[in-house]
Amino acid sequence: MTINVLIPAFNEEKNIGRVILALKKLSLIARIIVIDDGSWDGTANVARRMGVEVISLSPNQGKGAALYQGFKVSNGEIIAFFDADLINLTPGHILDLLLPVIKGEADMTIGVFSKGRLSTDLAQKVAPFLSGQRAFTRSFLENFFNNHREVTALGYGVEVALTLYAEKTGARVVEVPLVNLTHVMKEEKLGFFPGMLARAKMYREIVNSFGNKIKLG
Ligand SMILES: O=c1ccn([C@@H]2O[C@H](COP(=O)(O)OP(=O)(O)O)[C@@H](O)[C@H]2O)c(=O)[nH]1
Ligand SMILES: O=C(O)[C@@H](COP(=O)(O)O)O[C@H]1O[C@H](CO)[C@@H](O)[C@H](O)[C@H]1O
Repeated sequence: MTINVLIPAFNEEKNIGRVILALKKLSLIARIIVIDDGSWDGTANVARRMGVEVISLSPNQGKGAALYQGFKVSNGEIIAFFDADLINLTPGHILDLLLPVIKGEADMTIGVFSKGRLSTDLAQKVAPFLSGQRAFTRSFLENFFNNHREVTALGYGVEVALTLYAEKTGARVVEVPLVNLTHVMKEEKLGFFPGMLARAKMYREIVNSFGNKIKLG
């Protein structure tokens, strides 16, 4: 069973190395594909130096489009998404997320931060459907992108769209707790006010995705 991992990344030079390092420890992952989404920092260089595949998009296209571009070049029977800014990612987390799909028990898994940092745990406890850590059967993801290409314009709305699509199609979804995992928050990456602005943009894209609900299925 071939497994590919997609990492969408926008200006993540300080973070992406940690994530790639954890993924590279698992030989069952055939390909690690970084989608450098128009970064102006050294994200692509860090990824290339670590020996993984890099697709460079220009200009920045948003998370949904980045994941779709990565999916197009992938060939895994199982595809997983990991954000580039995770903190404390271990091979154990990666296996936990993949196992229900490998065992044929899930079409999609959703990784939920647990017992990491209160602020990021809380967000995912309230809204696990936002999580960027996921694994899928290829056929689930193929049907999603092929039948609903419009989701690639939804930016951060892509996870909500995936969750709504799974609901509508009766796909098997398993939530997997990822203990001690957290990520760098927008305000930490960008500073308080730019971080808040980026968060507002993200919420707008998420709300748009809910507005798109009727078309999915
Ligand atoms: O236009 C964008 C915005 C974000 N990302 C990536 O998508 C993931 C999740 O984004 P972010 O960390 O900003 O979201 P948060 O987890 O803070 O909500 C990260 O790997 C980002 O680098 C991307 O590829 N393109
Ligand atoms: O968990 C959440 O509420 C948001 C925001 O996280 P932070 O408040 O920046 O820790 O992050 C997630 O949501 C985005 C939209 O679904 C995803 O693209 C991110 O991968 C995910 O971390």
